[in-house]
Amino acid sequence: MAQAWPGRPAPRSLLPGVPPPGMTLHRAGGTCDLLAAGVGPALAAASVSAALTAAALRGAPYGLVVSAGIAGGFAPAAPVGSLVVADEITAADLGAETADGFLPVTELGFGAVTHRPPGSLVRETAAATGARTGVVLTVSTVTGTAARAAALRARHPRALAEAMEGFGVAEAAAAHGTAVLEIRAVSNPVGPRDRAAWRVGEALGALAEAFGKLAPLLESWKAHDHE
Ligand SMILES: O=C(O)c1cccc(C(=O)CC[C@H]2O[C@@H](n3cnc4c(=O)[nH]cnc43)[C@H](O)[C@@H]2O)c1
Repeated sequence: MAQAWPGRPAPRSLLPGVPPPGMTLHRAGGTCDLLAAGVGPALAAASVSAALTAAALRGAPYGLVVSAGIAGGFAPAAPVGSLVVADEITAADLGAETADGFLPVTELGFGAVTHRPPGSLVRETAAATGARTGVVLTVSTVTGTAARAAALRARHPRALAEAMEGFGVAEAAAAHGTAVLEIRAVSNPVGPRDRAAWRVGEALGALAEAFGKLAPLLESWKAHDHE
């Protein structure tokens, strides 16, 4: 769901007496919990699904899941240090490669490749934080060449950023009938691999500042009040 931050409170188990399955859940204050969900769509989906199931069994289901972290930004739309909120969370590499190009799983007759967060929540998040709004791609392999970056943008012209968890989180949330939001701070450009260009500290700072502004909105948000 989100990355952990310094000074966090002690982890707690999902159900009394049941150790968390390879992840940590923290009470983040108010009515929010923070789950360090791991890297990649599969682990993120497993972690979020476990947390949602445990909450439902406790009789206290979550009303909203927020996937948050750092991301690569497509230039020039999402520069390093900027914030992005997803109006679409799209799996960019879930499908089949063919001689005629990439086919998403939906064209093979399976599942989904996109989830759409509630529009009003996306708009309010963007207004509160100054985040840019657009498609956030989920990839299992970090883009490392200009050619791959260009191919992704050609297939997803509204893509602002790529990260590795959003679609997994959204699939888990959808399976539980829970709304999802994805917010990312850009730590590096999408393109040729250049570790020296990463600005992880700056991005995490921007994310922390955004959550300071978002807390009242997220705590008061109720799915049934909105679309
Ligand atoms: O080794 C590399 O070249 C490399 C480049 C970018 C990111 C990584 C990571 O291992 C980061 C994983 C972590 O951060 C998110 N993230 C941040 N930037 C990107 C990106 O450009 N593409 C995909 N994911 C990114 C991701 O959601 C993970 O949580 C390594």
